[in-house]
Amino acid sequence: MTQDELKQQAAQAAVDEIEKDLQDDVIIGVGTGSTANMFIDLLAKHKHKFQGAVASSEATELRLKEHGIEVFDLNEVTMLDVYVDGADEVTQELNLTKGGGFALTREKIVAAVSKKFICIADASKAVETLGGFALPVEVIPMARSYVSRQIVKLGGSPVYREGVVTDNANVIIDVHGLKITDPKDLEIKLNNIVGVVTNGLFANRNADLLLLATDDGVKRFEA
Ligand SMILES: O=C[C@H](O)[C@H](O)[C@H](O)COP(=O)(O)O
Repeated sequence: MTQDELKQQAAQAAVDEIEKDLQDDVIIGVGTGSTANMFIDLLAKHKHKFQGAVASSEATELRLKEHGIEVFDLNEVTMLDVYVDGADEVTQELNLTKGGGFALTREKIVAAVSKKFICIADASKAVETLGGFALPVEVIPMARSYVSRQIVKLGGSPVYREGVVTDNANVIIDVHGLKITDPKDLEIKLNNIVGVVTNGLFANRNADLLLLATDDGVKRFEA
């Protein structure tokens, strides 16, 4: 199967997972990226069964609206039942690297407000140890050089992602060369650098359910 076919299977599995719980007052947290886009397109077929969605990026908000799904401001919502999103790397322990599409900060906020985080991914995203995919860090523009120097002290090689401005008007530094053996600790250390908004490790609030699409079907990994 192609990677896109596997992404489609993971997206369908997430729709199947949440469909039974859809009701008039349900608002769904929706992630960003190509896998999340497939989820949105499949979810749209059920749009009459739930109230609306909270988007983790401007791109996702636009796609949801194009399907006629109402998009709510997160400040209008106390708690979301479920958040569905893709990832750039996943482990069987349900830790993730995200932010390849530079939506990490809003994704982390929506995940924090959700009771259940369902991660959908194709098999190419599965790793034993995070770090093969360069770790995205969202940074306040004026702190870019300072943050880069601090990242070097942590053993990483920072690369400024040229030409990218996040939805929050910040910049992205991709950190190469890290073998991430303790993702919870590294997530906190990076976030403690002044000028960092957040980083793409989802380890302290990781996924609750991973739906990993493989050639042998969609595998479930649960907390
Ligand atoms: O910022 C982007 C997000 O974290 C995405 O969920 C991640 O990059 C995976 O994207 P895709 O589903 O396109 O591989």
